[in-house]
Amino acid sequence: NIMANNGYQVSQWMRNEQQVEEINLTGLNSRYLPGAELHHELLATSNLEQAIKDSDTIFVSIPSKSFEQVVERIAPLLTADKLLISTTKGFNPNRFELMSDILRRNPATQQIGVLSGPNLAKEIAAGQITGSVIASDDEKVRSRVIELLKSKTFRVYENVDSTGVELAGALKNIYAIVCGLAKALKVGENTMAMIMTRSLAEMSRFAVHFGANPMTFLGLAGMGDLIATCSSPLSRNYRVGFAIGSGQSLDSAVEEIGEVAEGVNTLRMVVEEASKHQLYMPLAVGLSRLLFDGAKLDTLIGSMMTGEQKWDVEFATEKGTKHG
Ligand SMILES: NC(=O)c1ccc[n+]([C@@H]2O[C@H](COP(=O)([O-])OP(=O)(O)OC[C@H]3O[C@@H](n4cnc5c(N)ncnc54)[C@H](O)[C@@H]3O)[C@@H](O)[C@H]2O)c1
Ligand SMILES: O=P(O)(O)OC[C@H](O)CO
Repeated sequence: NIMANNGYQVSQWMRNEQQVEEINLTGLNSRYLPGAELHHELLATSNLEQAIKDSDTIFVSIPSKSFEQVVERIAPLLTADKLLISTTKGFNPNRFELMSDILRRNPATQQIGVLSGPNLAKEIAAGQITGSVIASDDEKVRSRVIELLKSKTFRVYENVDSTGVELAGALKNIYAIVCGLAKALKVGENTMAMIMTRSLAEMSRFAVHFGANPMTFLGLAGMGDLIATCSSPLSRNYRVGFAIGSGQSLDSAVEEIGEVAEGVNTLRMVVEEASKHQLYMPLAVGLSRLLFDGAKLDTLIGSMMTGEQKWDVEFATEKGTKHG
């Protein structure tokens, strides 16, 4: 919608014919963005071939569990001049890899970027001032995305640390669940601040191990998105945590939200990888025990008080990822 407002011809591919019709006839997407008026140059279509053929820049915004399947469908339609941008914040549930790894497997184009940041969709649609980060090692990709998306209310910053930006966007969903849980338990602000800061340390420790720049975590895609998602009931991940903290089961919380909460799959993948690589992640491991192994709620937040880690910001120093 921002791109259409900027005067670009935009095709939005979707499977549901009724939704295509609704958007094209009324300018509304009542299922996902009720109340937001869409620009008339935004053309919804169920014809994937046409949407790809007509576009020089393709934003892939599909939940992570279907991302690979959709990219396999578009791969034969791609050409070397097309840019591919992921806005998805999660891991492939089939194997430990990021969305940009899936994009890179296409044989036609390696002009790839990742867009991430504190970007709650409903706030963007409502015109709230918002910042985001385009990460790519390709300058052409970064400048094209900035040109397409910059507006009076949407500002795009650049980063070359694609791994860090993408990992930050995926990992923070785990900690949004933890924060939703903590909020439901009515913890104080000291506790919330401690949870969020230790979350940032934990995310960074994991990401630095996989090649990210720790400084990325001080930016919009790191700290920025962590603050937004850990504080807002607009976040589906936060809402999952809040519902569980209020006594609901994981399944009923996810079902009630009816939209993707990426943090649940991300948690499974990350805890498994952290164990393989001996990375110390007490909050993620505690949440995993709570959600998947029936552990008690109070042990999760309490785990911060008994952990072996004693350094404040060890992930960004020469102490590296060593335990305290
Ligand atoms: N909503 C936000 O505020 C927001 C902001 C930034 C990033 N993201 C990320 O974007 C990704 C998608 O989230 P969302 O908010 O759009 O989720 P959503 O649950 O609101 O919507 C998902 C959409 O994808 C469609 N879809 C699912 N599987 C598909 C398939 N195989 N083929 C075609 N379409 C399919 C669904 O029909 C639905 O329209 C997630 O990784 C999320 O973390 C979301
Ligand atoms: O609704 P969530 O929890 O998927 O969060 C949406 C965005 O990632 C916020 O930046």
